[in-house]
Amino acid sequence: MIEGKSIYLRYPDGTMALKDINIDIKAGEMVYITGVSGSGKTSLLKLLMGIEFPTSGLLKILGQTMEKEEASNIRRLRLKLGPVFQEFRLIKGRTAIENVMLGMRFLNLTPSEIKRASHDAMEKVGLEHKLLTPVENLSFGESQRVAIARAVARKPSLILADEPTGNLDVDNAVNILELLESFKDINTSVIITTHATHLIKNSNYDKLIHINNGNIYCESLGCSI
Ligand SMILES: Nc1ncnc2c1ncn2[C@@H]1O[C@H](COP(=O)(O)OP(=O)(O)OP(=O)(O)O)[C@@H](O)[C@H]1O
Repeated sequence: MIEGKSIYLRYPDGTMALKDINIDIKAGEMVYITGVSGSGKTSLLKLLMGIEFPTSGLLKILGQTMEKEEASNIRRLRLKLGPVFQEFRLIKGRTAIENVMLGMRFLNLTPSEIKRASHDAMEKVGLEHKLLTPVENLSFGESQRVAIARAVARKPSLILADEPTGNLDVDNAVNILELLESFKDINTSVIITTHATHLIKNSNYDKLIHINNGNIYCESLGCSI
């Protein structure tokens, strides 16, 4: 599903955010990317979302080479991705269910299919009682769940969540991680970044990628976290 060889990412100001990254993530894997603040977790996720491109090296997602020249193909690939952004990116002035439905507007689905899938996703995240609530009236944790519903309603091949536990108390954070983990199946991989390694000690992940200063320095089940 994801194949990365010797990837470097340098931002325009010269910051070398990722160095010699090698990754191999298979369909259906549950993967955590950990590391302290500033280590490069979001940068790696941005590469996987097609928001940034490797400065050098090779990255392929579902067979698609991730490079600037492939922009139109990458736009099509994005329809198969379910991103959950750190800052949620919900549209204010719209209800929770409208936000989920808007996330599906570029998929080739009928309005009633979109409605059905959005309802199902809101039910899965436990928010069927907040469908018509404007998103600005939701709590932080509820907003987080709507952002997850929007990502999973699309039935993506890859769910990518950036620090989904940020600012949540421990109980809610563990609930969110368990919720995200529950979407893993044979066709869907789930990749989550977090600096809160204490929250994932009991998690059932397949891979743990630990980043330090832009380098992967530990990748496996045996990683000590
Ligand atoms: N757009 C940018 N331009 C220049 N440097 C950047 C940019 N975005 C991130 N960086 C730098 O790249 C490095 C990695 O940042 P990144 O956001 O990937 O870290 P992170 O591990 O996700 O951190 P956090 O846990 O705080 O979100 C940091 O030194 C950061 O300052």
